[in-house]
Amino acid sequence: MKQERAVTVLEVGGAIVDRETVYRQPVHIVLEGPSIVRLGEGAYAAQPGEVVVRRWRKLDRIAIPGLVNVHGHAAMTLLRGAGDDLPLMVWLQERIFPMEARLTRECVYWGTQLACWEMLLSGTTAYADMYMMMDAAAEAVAESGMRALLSIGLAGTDPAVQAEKLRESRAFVQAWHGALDGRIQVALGPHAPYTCPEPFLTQIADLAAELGVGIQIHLSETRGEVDQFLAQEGLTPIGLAERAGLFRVPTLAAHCVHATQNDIEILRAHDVRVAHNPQSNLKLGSGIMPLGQMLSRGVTVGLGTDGAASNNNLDMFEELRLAATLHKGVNEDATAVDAATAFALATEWGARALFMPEGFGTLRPGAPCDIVLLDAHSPHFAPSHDLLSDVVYAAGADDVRDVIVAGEWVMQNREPTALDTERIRYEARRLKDVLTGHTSSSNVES
Ligand SMILES: CSC[C@H]1O[C@@H](n2cnc3c(O)ncnc32)[C@H](O)[C@@H]1O
Ligand SMILES: [Zn+2]
Repeated sequence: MKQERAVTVLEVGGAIVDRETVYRQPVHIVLEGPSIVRLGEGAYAAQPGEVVVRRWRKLDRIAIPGLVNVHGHAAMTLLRGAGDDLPLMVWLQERIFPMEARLTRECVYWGTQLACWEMLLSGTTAYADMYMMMDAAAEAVAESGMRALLSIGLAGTDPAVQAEKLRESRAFVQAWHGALDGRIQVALGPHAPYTCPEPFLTQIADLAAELGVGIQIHLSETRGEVDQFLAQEGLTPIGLAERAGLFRVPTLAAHCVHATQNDIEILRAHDVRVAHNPQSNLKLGSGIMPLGQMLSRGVTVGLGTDGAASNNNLDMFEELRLAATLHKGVNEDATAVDAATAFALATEWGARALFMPEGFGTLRPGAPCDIVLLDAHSPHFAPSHDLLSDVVYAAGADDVRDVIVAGEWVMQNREPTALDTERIRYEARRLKDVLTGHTSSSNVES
């Protein structure tokens, strides 16, 4: 007897499947469980054995793959605007670290929920996060319905502190890696070579190899960092990370703004993924990453916002557009980072950067049903000469209406389905006082 298969049909007014395949006419997307099984132009016609159990008719929407934010510190939403117009090291040491010393578990929980709300509103379905008290972050993202690659940020020179951090990371991997049908992934998170001595980096790589997880780390973010390592070690931070054995395991390196030609070769040779964070790099005055050279040499690159305290938002539409325009300007070349490349950076290549299986970050058959629905009636799509161009160069977070992750609606008509947004806003305002050490809130906010 022929097996019946329960499917859901989503009908939309148009769709971007990946950087090469765009439908400007109505499209039907057939889902089975959390995955896309097929899609095509026009109305749905049942295939033998298919039983339609749900039908979502949304012809006033355009479907794109969920955006992937490959670098950030989610709970830093609570520190947004608390230290602007400063270079990285001054910003970290004089503003951020003193406030982070007051962080509590509830700060991380509510700060992460605030980040998830903001990311859903701007069409992000998956993100990477390196921070503290990450069990609270994991609970917060689990409730939101999003996907995340989570890491406890590791730093320290004291061997007892290092050993404790490794113990915590092991327990965190055991508790959360692969949880919720794979929605939550865990990597180890050495902060940077300037906060993790080389032997500690080697121990972290050993543990990652033993546990079968990847690593995320900040590398070569500023010229000062590179100069310091060249002077002290005769190696760039990327060269030192290689010598420490970090790249034996799948690694995601954030920034790489000052990567040399030799560094790019090291990254390529070890298949190190790179997180490009143009807005944060500009705001902190760090510089501009050589994206064109990375891509032409075959390095996998994704796009990230970095934390909300250095960006100062988590809007991947802004990042996408900035990546597409910034490199044209600095290279005086309008063909640099074309719309299709920028779109891939924010979707399919971002998913690769987060160690996700092939097909993630697309709407191709076999991909997970992580879909963002845009308002087809937005002025940004009228008229439409080129839908991919509209999404990259014209659309913005305001055009995002609905978000589906693994076949579940996590935002409908701009309302997250599982987040209590009023409570998040209240807690974020209340917790500002915990972080600043002040006791009273202004009436304007309450
Ligand atoms: C130890 S948890 C992560 C740690 O990283 C800090 N951080 C945030 N943004 C950046 C950045 O751009 N470069 C380096 N470090 C950064 C964050 O404040 C946490 O302390
Ligand atoms: Zn960062």
